[in-house]
Amino acid sequence: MAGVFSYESSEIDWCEDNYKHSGHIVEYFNTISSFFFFIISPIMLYLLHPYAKERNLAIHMVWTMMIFVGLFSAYFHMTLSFVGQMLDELSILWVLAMVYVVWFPRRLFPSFIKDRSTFSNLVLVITIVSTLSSFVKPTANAYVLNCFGIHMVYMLAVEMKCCTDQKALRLCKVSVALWVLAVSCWISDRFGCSFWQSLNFCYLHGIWHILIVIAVAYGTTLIAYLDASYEIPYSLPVLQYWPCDRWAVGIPHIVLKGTTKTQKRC
Ligand SMILES: CCCCCCCC/C=C\CCCCCCCC(=O)N[C@@H](CO)[C@H](O)/C=C/CCCCCCCCCCCCC
Ligand SMILES: [Ca+2]
Ligand SMILES: [Zn+2]
Repeated sequence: MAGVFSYESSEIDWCEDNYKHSGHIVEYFNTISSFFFFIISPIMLYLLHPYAKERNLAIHMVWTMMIFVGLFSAYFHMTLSFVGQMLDELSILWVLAMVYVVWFPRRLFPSFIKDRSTFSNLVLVITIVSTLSSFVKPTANAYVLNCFGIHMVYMLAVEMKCCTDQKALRLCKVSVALWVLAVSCWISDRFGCSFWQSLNFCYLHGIWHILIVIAVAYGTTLIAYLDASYEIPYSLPVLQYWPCDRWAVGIPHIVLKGTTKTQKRC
């Protein structure tokens, strides 16, 4: 039993050299880069708060759970233990489930599902089954998770098909480009390690951590904006960039220009 906690008990070993910078941390840069989740998550909780307050506070679960993804990712790369691997992958699975529960568009529900609470129960059952199945062939988990990621990008493309809002279109292009870049780093680290070792550059998995957290920040803002436009249109959601809306780069967030539902009734 203790074996599953022991260093390097996972079947997975990323390209970065082990114990290069510390005798206690197996993959140093991969561990350090996981801390990006701790920087981005509180910022996203803060930026999404006005929208979450108006729509549903359960939305905050997504970025709260992302803090745990960062924590488990750091633990996994620090130890490369089997327990670390499972915590890392299962925390991602549950965040993905949460994203489906809070943001999956109502009009795209399968015809036999009438409301979001039935949809949430279905997602819960699928997530529990996937959690149990993840122990059957743990090396396959990461590929399955990436397939869920592809499905999310596909759903986003379906949602954006009729969109004419230039700011939303731009945010979509940047998010998808970041995601493609992130996944390319992940695949390249997995399958092209000998090439990167010959260049003495084995940091692609750490770069994936940084790019994917930014892609998810951009992607969740966009999906939240689309959700607000459909579900709480009276709040007049607008996309803006922080710190300056006119700059080409910045952190996107939603500003609600309208009155709240309660104020409207008064
Ligand atoms: C439509 C846009 C909605 C965006 C919602 C995205 C929800 C993402 C939920 C979790 C993503 C966290 C991924 C971080 C992983 C960090 C830990 C890690 O590196 N783990 C690896 C081992 O160290 C493991 O091998 C990785 C497995 C693959 C995870 C795949 C996650 C899919 C992410 C999908 C992101 C979509 C972004 C779309 C932007 C347009
Ligand atoms: Ca390694
Ligand atoms: Zn990782």
